[in-house]
Amino acid sequence: MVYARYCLKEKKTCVRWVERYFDDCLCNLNDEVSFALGIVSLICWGVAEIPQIITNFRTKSSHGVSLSFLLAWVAGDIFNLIGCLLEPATLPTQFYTALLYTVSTVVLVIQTIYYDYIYRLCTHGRTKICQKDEEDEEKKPLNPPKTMGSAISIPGESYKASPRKEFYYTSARSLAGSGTPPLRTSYFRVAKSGPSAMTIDSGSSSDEDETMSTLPVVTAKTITQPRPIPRQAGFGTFLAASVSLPLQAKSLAEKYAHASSRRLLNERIVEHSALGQWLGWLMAAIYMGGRIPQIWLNIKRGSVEGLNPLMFIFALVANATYVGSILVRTIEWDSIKANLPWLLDAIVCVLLDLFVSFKTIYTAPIKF
Ligand SMILES: NC(=[NH2+])NCCC[C@H](N)C(=O)O
Repeated sequence: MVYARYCLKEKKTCVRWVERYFDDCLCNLNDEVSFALGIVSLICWGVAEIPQIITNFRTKSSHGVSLSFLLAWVAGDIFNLIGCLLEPATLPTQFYTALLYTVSTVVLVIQTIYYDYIYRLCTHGRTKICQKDEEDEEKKPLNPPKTMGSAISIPGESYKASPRKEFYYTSARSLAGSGTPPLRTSYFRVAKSGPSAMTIDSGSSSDEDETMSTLPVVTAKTITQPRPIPRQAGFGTFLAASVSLPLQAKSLAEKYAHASSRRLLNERIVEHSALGQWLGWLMAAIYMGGRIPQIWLNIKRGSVEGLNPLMFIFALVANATYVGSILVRTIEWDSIKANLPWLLDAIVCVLLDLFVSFKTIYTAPIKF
């Protein structure tokens, strides 16, 4: 094993648990300090987004944090993960840190979308509709009686023979058609309901009755033209990709173990990956640019209310220790060069976070 040889050269044996669980070899003080810094970075990233998640939960809103900033994080995270897998000069703690913050950011993104779109719509004038639709959906028999269909008639109005001329509250399905997701309905369902709703209108009058007994009442006015795929479908796809990411973690980790088996970092004979480097630079550009929407949002609102400063403080410490973990391990140009995108990104983010944190602390007291 490469590391064993390296450790033999250093007249030391590797730290077993580190070798076993992190696939890393610590044979001198530099290695140990580098690993410790990497672990501090990992822990800081592990907790960094929790304060913001709690703030959002408490305020039932995510207005303080920019969704574009979070989406940029997730996009950067994907390139980061693949870049770490491909570039042998990156440390194992870099990969595990990337895995950890990808998961926590996906949670924060889901929460942000929920409070920004679903929760807000349902609490602003549509609460009753959402709740009623929800209840109705749950109570509705699979094959409802012909007379009632699945629409919700206005209370007090008697049901007439011609259901099409009746007035109804907007049903959950037509809400989906209008691009407004009903409460606790996933974006996947919204996206799915679009095409199926389009087909309803095409039926002839003879089979309409049949259709009406099993499907919600959809008048020609509600859906006449094929509609473009709703914007939420894009979110659905994005979420599907994001959520499936942790599921692939095992195979990624296996691939990582494979990649690091050819890692000769400690012996300074490193086979660099051009693709890994490209992905690293792409990641750095996305991460650095990703701060702009957040800073812009703060400036536009003239306040940082709703934004938990602890997130940026933890990110700051995490980025600083991340840089430390790389530099303490080795300052040989070959290794620094290969790690340049990761180093540059973390340094620039430290500077940007100093700006955001100081502004946040200056304008608002820390609330947890
Ligand atoms: N999802 C995340 N938290 N990703 C970490 C991003 C790391 C990057 N250096 C930054 O601070 O922007």
